[in-house]
Amino acid sequence: MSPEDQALARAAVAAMRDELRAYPKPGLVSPVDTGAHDDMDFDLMCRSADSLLQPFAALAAAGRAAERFEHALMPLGIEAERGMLAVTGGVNTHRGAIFSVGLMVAALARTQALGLEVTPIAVREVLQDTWGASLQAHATRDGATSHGAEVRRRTGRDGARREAALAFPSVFETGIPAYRAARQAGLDDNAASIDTLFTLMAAVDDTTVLYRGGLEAGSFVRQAAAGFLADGGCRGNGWFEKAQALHRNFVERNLSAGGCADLLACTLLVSRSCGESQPQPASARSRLSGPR
Ligand SMILES: CC(C)(COP(=O)(O)OP(=O)(O)OC[C@H]1O[C@@H](n2cnc3c(N)ncnc32)[C@H](O)[C@@H]1O)[C@@H](O)C(=O)NCCC(=O)NCCS
Ligand SMILES: Nc1ncnc2c1ncn2[C@@H]1O[C@H](COP(=O)(O)OP(=O)(O)OP(=O)(O)O)[C@@H](O)[C@H]1O
Repeated sequence: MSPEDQALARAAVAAMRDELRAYPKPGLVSPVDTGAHDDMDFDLMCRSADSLLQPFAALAAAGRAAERFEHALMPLGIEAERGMLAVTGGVNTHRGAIFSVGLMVAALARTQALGLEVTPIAVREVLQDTWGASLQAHATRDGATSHGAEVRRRTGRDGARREAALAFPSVFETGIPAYRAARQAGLDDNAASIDTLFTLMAAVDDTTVLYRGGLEAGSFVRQAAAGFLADGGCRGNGWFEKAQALHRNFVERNLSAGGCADLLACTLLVSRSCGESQPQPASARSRLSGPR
């Protein structure tokens, strides 16, 4: 594995750790609490993210060489899942993230290998051109026992595999523009990440929500997120307290949008790899961020 592969793997784990650190995220695990999850906490999720360093480097190498999805990327993803489950004692801390962030790592590596300028448009086109057909086939494969497959049978809604088959519209058309706009408005990294998470939650059919609470929970999450954004999102006065109140509400309802958290990590990884997130001056940080 090349130093470039290792650098991409480090960037991917850093993006996942930044997603984990962001607060307040409705119902999700953070350094402050475990949200609507009783089987995992921040430390376990950090160990889980760190276990992905080597697997992500292997995925970068495979992506760089444009190896095939079924014969290389998917077995590496399954191997990464196995390692993650060994670290967590069988808890699904990062199955969705391994899939979505893993594919971003492969696409970023391939974009570099082709000598293209690394932009969101280029990364998405490379993903589509290199693995689009295989990802479409993966989306229609019968996932017999998975939560996603059960949700599809019960509600007709699709999750991570459909998102990948469409080359991640939620990342490229929703997450990245939202994160870019938030940073340009002067929000610090935490506030911009939370704003982006709410933007994703308002738009995405998240199978972790649908699995726990069905279509009614799906509508509740989307409406709650849209309401927060209509109120100014993280640019509005008192945003931190409002997001915290929603966090408590989600915990009471036992809901959390784990898929949107994965898509936020993908957004952070691609945005930073494309040089889109420069640190803000301290004055802007203290003005726009809520208490941590
Ligand atoms: C993609 C996998 C994880 C899908 O499992 P499943 O059918 O249960 O799909 P499901 O939609 O429920 O998603 C599982 C996870 O994805 C995330 N998720 C949920 N909804 C969404 C969504 N709309 N968009 C993106 N991610 C989502 C959540 O974290 C969830 O826990 C699995 O089928 C798989 O292919 N694993 C092998 C690993 C692999 O191939 N990796 C590719 C190389 S990187
Ligand atoms: N900060 C986070 N907190 C919780 N989940 C997250 C976080 N970041 C990412 N996730 C994603 O959420 C998924 C776990 O969600 P969840 O626990 O709801 O799913 P599950 O284990 O499949 O179902 P359930 O817990 O309802 O039985 C993981 O695959 C992971 O990728």
